[in-house]
Amino acid sequence: MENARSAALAALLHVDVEEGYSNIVLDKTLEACSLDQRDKALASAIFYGVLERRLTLNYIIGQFSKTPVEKMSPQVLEILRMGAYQILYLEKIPKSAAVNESVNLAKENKAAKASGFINAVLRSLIRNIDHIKMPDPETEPLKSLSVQYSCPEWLIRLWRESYGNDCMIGLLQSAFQKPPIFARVNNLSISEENLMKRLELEGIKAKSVPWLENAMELEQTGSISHCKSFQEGLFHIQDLSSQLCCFLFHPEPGERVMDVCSAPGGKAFTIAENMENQGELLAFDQYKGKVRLIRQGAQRLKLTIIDAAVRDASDPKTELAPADRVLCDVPCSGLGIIRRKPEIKYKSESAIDSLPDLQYRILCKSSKFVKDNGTLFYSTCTLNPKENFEVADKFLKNHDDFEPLPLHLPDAIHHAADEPAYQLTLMPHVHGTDGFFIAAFRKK
Ligand SMILES: C[S@@+](CC[C@H](N)C(=O)[O-])C[C@H]1O[C@@H](n2cnc3c(N)ncnc32)[C@H](O)[C@@H]1O
Repeated sequence: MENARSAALAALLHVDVEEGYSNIVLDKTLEACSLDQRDKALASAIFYGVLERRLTLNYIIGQFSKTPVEKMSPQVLEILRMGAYQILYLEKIPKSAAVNESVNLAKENKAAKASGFINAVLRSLIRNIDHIKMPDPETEPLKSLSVQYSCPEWLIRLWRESYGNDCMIGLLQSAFQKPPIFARVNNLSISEENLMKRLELEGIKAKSVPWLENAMELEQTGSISHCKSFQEGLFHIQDLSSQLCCFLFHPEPGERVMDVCSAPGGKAFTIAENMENQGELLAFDQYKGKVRLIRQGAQRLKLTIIDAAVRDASDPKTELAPADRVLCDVPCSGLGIIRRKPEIKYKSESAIDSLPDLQYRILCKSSKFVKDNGTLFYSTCTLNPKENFEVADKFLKNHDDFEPLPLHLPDAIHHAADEPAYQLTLMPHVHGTDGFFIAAFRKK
């Protein structure tokens, strides 16, 4: 790939056709091509912009094309979306350049036959740019929001019914915000203050998070994995929601702890650090390749108490001695991390239907491994009551050997949803974290 737009197109097609995770796909695509920093930044801006605005762009392209977008090939449609995105949202790119580059892209990418069509649609969009029609918010309120925020109607309805109108708008808007990057300081190897100095020498600005020890926000990071202090195991990247979850989990040195859905290991690393690398931390995941990631991370961070292994938390075949604390950070629909992975919002409603049963099964099976007086945590990175409070609620109703464990929140964090003290829903537009859910239980 010789230029930014070819790289963006290749990555977009990969996400469309092979359903890859956007962050991983983009990193791999950019690593494989020899673009300078400026071109990488342009490829990334177009890639994420087009993903974030997919439904809006489709709606607008549909007004200037006789062929409906559903009938277009993935290549042609992505090239059109990229062209329209540059015309509508990237002011620094001259509109004529956006058209010419789109036509060239078609010629270079087995879509030469469609180059005339692409040219015509994009030129028509430019000619009519002040007359683009959007759905009427009065007569079609849901469709209007869906097109404005590029979000499927089912998800808008779900958020409005679950969290109220204002919160739904806040969530829709937050999906377009640049996600902050947080690091968790490996306090066993370096202090916050010294890490900050090291990062500064490596060209990374960091500021500490006043309400959470060993948490810092990073700016101007570039590629973290190439950074020397990262390679030396002085920190790992972890959103504040997960860091807060580990803080509330409150593991103590010397305890026996289980993290039953652990890969890639972010929470296990923070928990082991909070345990001062003393005790036992069993870190399980269903997939061998993912367990390898936990081991690699633990090795880099020099966290020797982590014992990573393959194990199906929904159907564990072997008995284990009970633990003081068990964390179920279950697989979920990921509706809380849309600003990091915009493709998540285009999942169909039915694609996430089976998750609550799996999540409930994991929670029930894992509860068997909690000592008397021990703690059980359930967490997700989604904003969907079916996967969150309904699972937690059902668990309590069906397990009278467990009781709700009220969460003692830092002063800076308050409940944004109407929920009991043993649950916490975090929202990007309220807390500045990823969308996240925690429920805590104590074995009687
Ligand atoms: C939300 S992620 C965990 C993130 C992790 N706790 C962290 O902080 O880095 C959920 C994990 O559960 C794993 N998983 C899915 N089904 C599972 C099962 N039945 N048993 C164990 N792990 C499972 C997935 O492979 C995925 O790595």
